[in-house]
Amino acid sequence: MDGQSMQTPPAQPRSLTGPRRATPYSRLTVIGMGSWGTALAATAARAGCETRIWGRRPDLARAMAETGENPDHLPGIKLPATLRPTSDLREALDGAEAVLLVTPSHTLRDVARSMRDYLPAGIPLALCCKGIERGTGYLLSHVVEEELPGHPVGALSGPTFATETALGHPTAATVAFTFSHHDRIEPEKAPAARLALTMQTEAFRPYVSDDLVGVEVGGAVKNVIAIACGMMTGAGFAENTRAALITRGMDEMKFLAEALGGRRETVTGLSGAGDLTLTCSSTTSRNMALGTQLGRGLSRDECFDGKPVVVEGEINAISVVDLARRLGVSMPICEAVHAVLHEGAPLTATFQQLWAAPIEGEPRALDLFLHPHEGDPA
Ligand SMILES: NC(=O)C1=CN([C@@H]2O[C@H](COP(=O)(O)OP(=O)(O)OC[C@H]3O[C@@H](n4cnc5c(N)ncnc54)[C@H](OP(=O)(O)O)[C@@H]3O)[C@@H](O)[C@H]2O)C=CC1
Ligand SMILES: O=C(CO)COP(=O)(O)O
Repeated sequence: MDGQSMQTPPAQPRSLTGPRRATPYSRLTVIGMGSWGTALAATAARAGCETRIWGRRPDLARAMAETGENPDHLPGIKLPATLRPTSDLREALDGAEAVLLVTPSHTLRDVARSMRDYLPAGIPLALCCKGIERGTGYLLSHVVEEELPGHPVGALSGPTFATETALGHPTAATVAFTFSHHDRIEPEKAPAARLALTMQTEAFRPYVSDDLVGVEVGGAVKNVIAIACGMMTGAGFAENTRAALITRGMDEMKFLAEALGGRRETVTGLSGAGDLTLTCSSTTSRNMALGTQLGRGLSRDECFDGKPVVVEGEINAISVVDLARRLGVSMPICEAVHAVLHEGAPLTATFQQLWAAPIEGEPRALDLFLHPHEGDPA
């Protein structure tokens, strides 16, 4: 790997070039044959890693093997010939040195449980889905640790539209695993470093972080904020408003990350600010697209022409808001999205109320401005 982490404190050197270069994994398995799983599998295969991809439908695995494309989720994009698709979980996991988990977040617990019998202990698992579990409020890493104990668990996350990554457009992401004592002594052997190198191509740049919590919270919250941005854009609000939502949304992300033990600077990195910017800027994002359609007045059933589409922020509005309330963290934008999506609140009025809410934090600055000598010794 040729760079230091963008998201780790500069005091801890993590350059893994030269004699301390990490060894990439030679066999990787991707669990999930949707667009992102396919794009990541293609990336690993292009990087020279022997890569298998598992999907639950034999017909799709067969079609991929025969055509060299994923006709359902990434039609028209040629995949590396070395990529091996299968719907047999045992075959997929046999001999894997590391595994990427890329199914929708609400299916993760079941999928992880189904892998138990086929995975020897110690194989690193990296979450590439984004969310917080509904009901428990667990970060997805905790869900996986419960279902598959005895494995290092991390995440790969960032501003990464699947189609662009699969087409080879320059893309950067963060690979985060909590560093053990040993990882700090020999960082080149740490799963984060090895996985980052496994995935690195001329186009795909993975950066290493040890703040798994910060990375996971960024991925879960940005989807809810993207729905908010879409709602306001669809309802006719303008660019100033969207920029304000992105910035204040990033604060909500920061507060939740810190409450869970994550770091502020992670939220300003690729997996936080980077992903938030991407997702809140374009209706290529399914979350932004859902919000936009609802903002224009479509009913939920009419969105995406009635087709089923994975919109993580929709369920995660519930889990994020629930978790924030339990932790006493104020997340008014996520609350507004939750109210519109799940409590039948009127969209425009809800966002107008958000705008009219008392400004927290700033009044103190205003006080200091109006009464600059208050509290000063006489
Ligand atoms: N697409 C993107 O640009 C990015 C997506 N992500 C994240 O990746 C995750 C996966 O999304 P993505 O690849 O886009 O999804 P897609 O919409 O492209 O595909 C959904 C995938 O999930 C599978 N699936 C649905 N239900 C189940 C289930 N019960 N058990 C197992 N598999 C199931 C589908 O299988 P089938 O085909 O059989 O229906 C399909 O493979 C999400 O968390 C998303 O936020 C992260 C970064 C970028
Ligand atoms: O997470 C993504 C990009 O980083 C994909 O966003 P959507 O799920 O909103 O399409």
